[in-house]
Amino acid sequence: MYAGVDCGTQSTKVVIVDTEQGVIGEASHAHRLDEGEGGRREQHPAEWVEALCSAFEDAVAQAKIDPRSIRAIGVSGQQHGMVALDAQGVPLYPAKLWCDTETALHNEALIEKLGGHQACLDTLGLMLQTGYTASKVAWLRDMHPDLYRRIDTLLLPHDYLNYWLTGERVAERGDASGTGYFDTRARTWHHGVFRTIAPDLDPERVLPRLIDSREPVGRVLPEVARQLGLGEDVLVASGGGDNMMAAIGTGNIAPGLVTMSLGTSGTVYAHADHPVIEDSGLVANFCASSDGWLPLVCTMNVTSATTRVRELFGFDIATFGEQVAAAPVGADGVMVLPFFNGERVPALPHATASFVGLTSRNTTPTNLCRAVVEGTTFGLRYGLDSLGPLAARASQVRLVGGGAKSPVWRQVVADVMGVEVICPNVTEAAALGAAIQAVWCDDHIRGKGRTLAELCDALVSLDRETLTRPHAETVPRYQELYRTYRQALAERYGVPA
Ligand SMILES: Nc1ncnc2c1ncn2[C@@H]1O[C@H](COP(=O)(O)OP(=O)(O)O)[C@@H](O)[C@H]1O
Ligand SMILES: O=C(CO)[C@@H](O)[C@H](O)COP(=O)(O)O
Repeated sequence: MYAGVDCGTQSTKVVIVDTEQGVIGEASHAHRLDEGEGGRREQHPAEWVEALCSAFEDAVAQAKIDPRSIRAIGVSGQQHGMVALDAQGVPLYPAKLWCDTETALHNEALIEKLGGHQACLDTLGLMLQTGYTASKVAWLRDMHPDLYRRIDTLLLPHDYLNYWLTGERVAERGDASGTGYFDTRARTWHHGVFRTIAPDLDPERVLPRLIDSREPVGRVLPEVARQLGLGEDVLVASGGGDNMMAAIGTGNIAPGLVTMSLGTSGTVYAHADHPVIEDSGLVANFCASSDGWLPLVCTMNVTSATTRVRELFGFDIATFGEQVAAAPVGADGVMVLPFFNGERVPALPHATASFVGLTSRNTTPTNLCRAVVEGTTFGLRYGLDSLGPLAARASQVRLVGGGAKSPVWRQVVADVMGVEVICPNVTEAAALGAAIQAVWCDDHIRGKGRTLAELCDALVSLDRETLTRPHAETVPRYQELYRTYRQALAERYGVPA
């Protein structure tokens, strides 16, 4: 038995995997998101630990297994969050998350210091975005110099959970590639860039040792094992960023497939066997948590935006879906540019959302619900287009994340992208990917030779019932609406149409 954990923005999920039967237990536990003025988005790492323990207990109960039969655990986590630990391993400040835009000015200053847009691409292989860890470190340096001076180790969310499990402070290349102080071509820390951000911190000490994605972090600590009811010597795999783990959990580990996630964020990515660095800088040249790279586009406003509108009208998820289905394609002329807390792609960290085309006739809850689903999906179409040839070759999109559970949203995605979409049987793809990586790591330690591709073939399957083909009559209508969306972006935010 193996366990996969995914610490997402809204909840932590756990799956229990039997290598013969697949997922036999699944549970999640919510955590709070601290939203403040100026784009602040923070969470306390202690809440992730609490959520992990609760979800783990529930998943084990659902699987009806003795937790002592679990051999290894893999942990996936929301990317980019800054967890700054002191020498005792205590977080000095709440984790500043991927969706925090409070550090936008620090990011702009950092890009300038590094020599501008092209210099960033040349040095790091990606363009620095506000959500990445780099500007968060610069922010702590300027806003809380007393805490900054006490930094002993800088971890990412999944590294922190690995640390809680094992006591080891290490990092894995896929997740580390999203820090902004990592050379994504050479797959290693960029000490020079780190010194630009934090001249008085020694990168050799503060940046954790890098391990490969098939290497273990260590073994679960005895006191943690007792708390979770585990046996002795349970292995902890390297884990990785949630998108890297969902790539594994959707079988996207070789070129030719596209995965799209409708989580708190929206992401769209493909596997590549070489770095993908394009001039606009919209595509993030992240490393995969297998061999290769995972060029990715992330939009910050997906279910975070739909939830905001849903809650405005007091609808539950089912009613919201009914409202979206009841409105016509194009929401009777209402369009939402859903940048409630700024946006990463297009790079508009200071933007606010706009509702466009409202009249006394079309301003209805039904239209507003549909428009926010369409607006967030247009954002992902923009991402898919930015991926270029990698995405253009794909004849199918593998859809994951909470929003993928909605049949009407799946149809909107198929129609807006003009390509068929399908969900995996296990929708918690990042947690499943982490569990698969745990099997891979355990096999490696035991000298068993199963490849990651063999494990994905055995454990990832697609849910044919979710197969959604684009409607021939709706695709051209959405192409037209997407052009209008791009025009609105150009007019309101100055983004090239
Ligand atoms: N059927 C649905 N339709 C629309 N949104 C949904 C549906 N089911 C779940 N969600 C939304 O998905 C989000 C959770 O997605 P998830 O991928 O687990 O997020 P994260 O990993 O960022 O925490 C929540 O905002 C939830 O409201
Ligand atoms: O910042 C990114 C990717 O670069 C986000 O995709 C985060 O990794 C958060 O993921 P979710 O909580 O939305 O799954």
